[in-house]
Amino acid sequence: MSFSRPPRSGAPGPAAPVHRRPRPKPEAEIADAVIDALVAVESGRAADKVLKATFDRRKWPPPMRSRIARLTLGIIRWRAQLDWWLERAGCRPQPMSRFVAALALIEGAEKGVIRKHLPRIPTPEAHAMDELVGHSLDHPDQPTAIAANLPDWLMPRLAARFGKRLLPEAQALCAETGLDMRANILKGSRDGAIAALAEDGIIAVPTPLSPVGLRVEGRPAIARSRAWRDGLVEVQDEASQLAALILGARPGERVLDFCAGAGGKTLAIAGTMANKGRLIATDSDERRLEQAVPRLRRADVHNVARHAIGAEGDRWLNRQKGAFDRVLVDAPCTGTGTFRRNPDAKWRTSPEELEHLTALQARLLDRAATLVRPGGRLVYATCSVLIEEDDAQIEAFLARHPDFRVVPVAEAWAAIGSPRPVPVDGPYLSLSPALHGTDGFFAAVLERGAAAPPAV
Ligand SMILES: C[S@@+](CC[C@H](N)C(=O)[O-])C[C@H]1O[C@@H](n2cnc3c(N)ncnc32)[C@H](O)[C@@H]1O
Repeated sequence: MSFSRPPRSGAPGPAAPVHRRPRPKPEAEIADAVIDALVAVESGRAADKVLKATFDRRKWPPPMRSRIARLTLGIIRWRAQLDWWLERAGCRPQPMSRFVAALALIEGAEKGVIRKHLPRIPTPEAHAMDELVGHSLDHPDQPTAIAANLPDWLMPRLAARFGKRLLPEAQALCAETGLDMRANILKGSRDGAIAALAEDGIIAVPTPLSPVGLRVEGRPAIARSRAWRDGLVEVQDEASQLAALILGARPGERVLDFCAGAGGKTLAIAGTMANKGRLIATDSDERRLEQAVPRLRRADVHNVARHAIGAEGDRWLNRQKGAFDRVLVDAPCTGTGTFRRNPDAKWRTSPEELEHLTALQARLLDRAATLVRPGGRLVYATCSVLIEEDDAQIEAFLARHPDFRVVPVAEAWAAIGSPRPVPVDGPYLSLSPALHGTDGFFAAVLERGAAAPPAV
């Protein structure tokens, strides 16, 4: 016997029975979401944007959401090793077969678990599953570029930077990582930020090198915490914090953040200036500069003016010659130091892009040099570990600008107020994930010679 509501007056008679398709199991929904996301990333879209769109389309329960993100990013992160295993099993690497390989090799899933995710698994993937279950990602026959999950063309360049440490460094560049934040000293202390985060169940610990850094495990929803909404914290890797702090901007100075983007380092610099003095944030991308506005407001920063500049020339800039005590050039780069956070970027960068970027970096440095007052400082930073974008760029700059000298990082380090001694040996702040637990990062501090006294 069935109980149905009587039809309302004027309504048509009993509705025909609705045959709803049974809702797919959560495992199958995860498989669909991950495979769709991988297809979108393969078509050239950025992984973080693809995942955001996936999560905007549907409110997944948090554990499903985090598994979709981890699997999608994991497959991109360890793609070279997954493909190596698939090819060995005679299966063409593509989103579905990579998904199967990831369940087996990354998650250690048994066949029954894989079949729950893919109830109608096609024959080639089923064969690959049979071959791969019980193995793990690493295998002694894998060439270095495969074991490191990096494109071939990058390997000699990374070898030039890391020498004997190539494999551990390359693997650390591609590993999963937690999340760093910076406490906003304009609004409180680092301890206060840790306590505020704890109210929302987010356990943060101080970072070792940055005096204002916080580190959390995993990827908690920081933007939902009171600490973030009230501007007590900003998401920023420890290495980026150090690059902003080593500029040594002081209250009352005139400071330029030349490639300010959405203002990550501008915010950190404003903190060291205690909101006093003039901090100008410029970028050729007006839209990115615009994204700094809510961040500046949330952080209670009052001393920043924004200025979008033409890609190569700008009349406003031409009037600023020698006008700044300090200039930061956080240059556009390959981002090889941030592959931990943006694993899809490593498959997109190319030797042609590197060539284009090194030329742009040199032009930006030359431009920025004219804006520093005699005796003032210029900090050049990249989130790259490639010598072409880092040390070699500075050496070429010094050859073109003999009026600048390198301030050894050991001397500039005091500006940071770090509880630790300078963590590098050379003249530059050259950080790596394996040695320092930060993103791969480079910063050089340069000082313009004081003007010659007037001839008498
Ligand atoms: C590494 S990002 C900056 C990140 C930013 N400083 C932060 O901490 O969030 C490099 C920036 O350089 C900008 N850029 C690229 N070409 C430029 C140019 N010719 N002049 C000024 N900025 C440029 C890009 O738009 C990008 O925002």
